[in-house]
Amino acid sequence: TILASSGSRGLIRGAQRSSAWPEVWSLQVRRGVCGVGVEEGGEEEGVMAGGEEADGKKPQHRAGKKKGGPPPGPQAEPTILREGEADILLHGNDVFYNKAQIVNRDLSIAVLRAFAAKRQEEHEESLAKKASRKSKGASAVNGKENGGAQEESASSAVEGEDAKTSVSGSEVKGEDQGVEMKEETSPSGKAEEEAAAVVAAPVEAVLESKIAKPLHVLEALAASGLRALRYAKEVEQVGSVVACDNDKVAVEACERNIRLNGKVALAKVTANHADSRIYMLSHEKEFDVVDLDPYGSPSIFLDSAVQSLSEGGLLSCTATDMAVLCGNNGEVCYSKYGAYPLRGKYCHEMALRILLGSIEAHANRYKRHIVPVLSLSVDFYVRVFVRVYTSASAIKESPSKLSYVYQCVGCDTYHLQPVGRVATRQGSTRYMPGTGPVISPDCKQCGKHHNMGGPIWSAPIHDADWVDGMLRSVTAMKSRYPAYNKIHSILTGVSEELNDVPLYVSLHSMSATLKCTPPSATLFRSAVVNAGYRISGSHANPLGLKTDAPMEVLWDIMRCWVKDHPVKENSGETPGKVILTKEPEIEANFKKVQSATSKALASGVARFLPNPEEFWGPKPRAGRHLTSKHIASYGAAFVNGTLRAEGKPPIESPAAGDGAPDAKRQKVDE
Ligand SMILES: C[S@@+](CC[C@H](N)C(=O)[O-])C[C@H]1O[C@@H](n2cnc3c(N)ncnc32)[C@H](O)[C@@H]1O
Ligand SMILES: [Zn+2]
Repeated sequence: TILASSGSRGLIRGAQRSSAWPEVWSLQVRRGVCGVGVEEGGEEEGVMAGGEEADGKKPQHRAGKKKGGPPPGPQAEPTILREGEADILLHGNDVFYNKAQIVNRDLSIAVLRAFAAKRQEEHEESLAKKASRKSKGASAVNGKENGGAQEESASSAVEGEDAKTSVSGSEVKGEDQGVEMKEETSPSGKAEEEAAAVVAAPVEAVLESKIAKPLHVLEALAASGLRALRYAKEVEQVGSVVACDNDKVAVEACERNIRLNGKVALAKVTANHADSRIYMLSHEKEFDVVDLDPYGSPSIFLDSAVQSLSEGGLLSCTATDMAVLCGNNGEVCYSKYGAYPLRGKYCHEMALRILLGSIEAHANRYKRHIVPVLSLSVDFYVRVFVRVYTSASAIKESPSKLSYVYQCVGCDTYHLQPVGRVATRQGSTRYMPGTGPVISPDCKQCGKHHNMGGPIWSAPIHDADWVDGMLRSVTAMKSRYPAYNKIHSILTGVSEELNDVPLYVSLHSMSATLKCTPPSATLFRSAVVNAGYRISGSHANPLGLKTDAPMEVLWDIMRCWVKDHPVKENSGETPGKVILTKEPEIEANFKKVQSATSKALASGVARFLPNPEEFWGPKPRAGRHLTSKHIASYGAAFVNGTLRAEGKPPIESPAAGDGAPDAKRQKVDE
């Protein structure tokens, strides 16, 4: 008891201490609210008057209309920013509003809409099942009644007589089946009662029950509540949203934004000041959707998040600590996610798979498991959407969905080593550890040794039906997504990916190893298809190629390419030279085939869009002290803009040129 209470007190104190928004910012918030206020009345009324609730109209941009009180300073001039259908108060160079995250929020809305549609489908299926069970049950009961009468009249003469019992026996069996099914899905018999209620209820009630329950959403790290407001206003199936933050100033800003957004927001969104970990733990299996969008790593929130989701609930999770996930600090990644990253060209997809593996591990502790629906690497972060289910038997399959990765230090050739395996023979299933090692200690291609990374999630990372449905829905609702072009291109890239092939190779990297001019992607892809394998692009990297062809085949294709496009002789035993000394075992056929080309590319649909602005990326944690080193990460324009907003002198760039990346960062970016 002592340990538990002091632990939570520690967290709460930590939460209070971490209310680290600069004083100047919170003053701006207050002044800003006054600035938005209209005519008479306190600041709250002012905001209400600007919102939908007061007059049923859209909020007006009333910045600077305030009467009386100190005039807002040049940076304190508040504006109302609209994103999608939500409005928030914005104060100059706002520390927590990040335009680059519009894509993240738009994608989340698209997934939420798909989730709501799916829940409705599932609800209808379950109603249909219940109804059919009910009617089967009813006919069995009728049968039993009839049979019972027969039995009574036939008395004990029927007993033991196979032919005769078959009549009453089948009726009894029918009843048994009913009982069995009842137990499978509803130990308490509740499902039957519900089905009975549906049959017995008046028409209105039946119709009502055909609509799935509204979604109960938790935005666990809500800041000013923009995302929560968008969920509430833009997804009609959302019934309620709790916008939680441990920063008091953020919660106050969120409360103002709720009022600013009028009726719907007031009815659906609640701002909540708490450490979300404690909040989630005290609301076990309550939320249909939990959204985690932290600064940096979500690792400390995963354990409580997987527990607070209802059955089949949706966890939406961002991680922006890409340097950690992509291998800059392998040990840090291991401590946070329980997996080693590798610095391969596929590092962005590996980051996604490390995060998925980590969520699965947390879920498994509570007899739960994940089913990924969409997993994205976008700009400077990864974002995964997974459903969480409870099943003691399904978690036995978890080890077979995870793999270690062996990667050659000389030529980047990689192989996956499954952690576990599942064997089904004669109808019985066995779960066993993986067998291996799948490779010899030295690389078969270049002779160098391997590094081992992982374990990563090596099962599919998207649900193809969801992705297709989302693409259709997003296209149909184009005008409702401010970042439509970008999210459409991302989903298009995802829709073309080979979903059963983990990670990807880079043609440029393979060519760099051999020191040859790379073949065009179309030629290389054609050679792979002509060799009898599948190949696709990757949404995570414009140069990435996902294929089920073994690495030996890919190197053979490159060997054949070099035969026709010889490289200059170079001295020394480089991995490339060793690879080229071996004769290819297949003869590559570079004849162009149509199926090797991306359909989107062929029809002119964009799969990758450039970023719209310089320094498009994560923002520093609110209240963080900015120094010259941040220029390398965020750019001088952003850093000095923020400092000017805080009335502080700008910092001189440490490197040559504005925002020049440091050597370490450059390596990751490469
Ligand atoms: C990146 S911001 C969230 C941005 C927001 N989701 C959006 O889309 O605009 C992260 C927020 O998490 C909050 N936070 C950090 N640790 C927390 C904790 N343990 N409990 C609740 N909130 C926390 C911070 O105060 C910050 O406001
Ligand atoms: Zn090698």
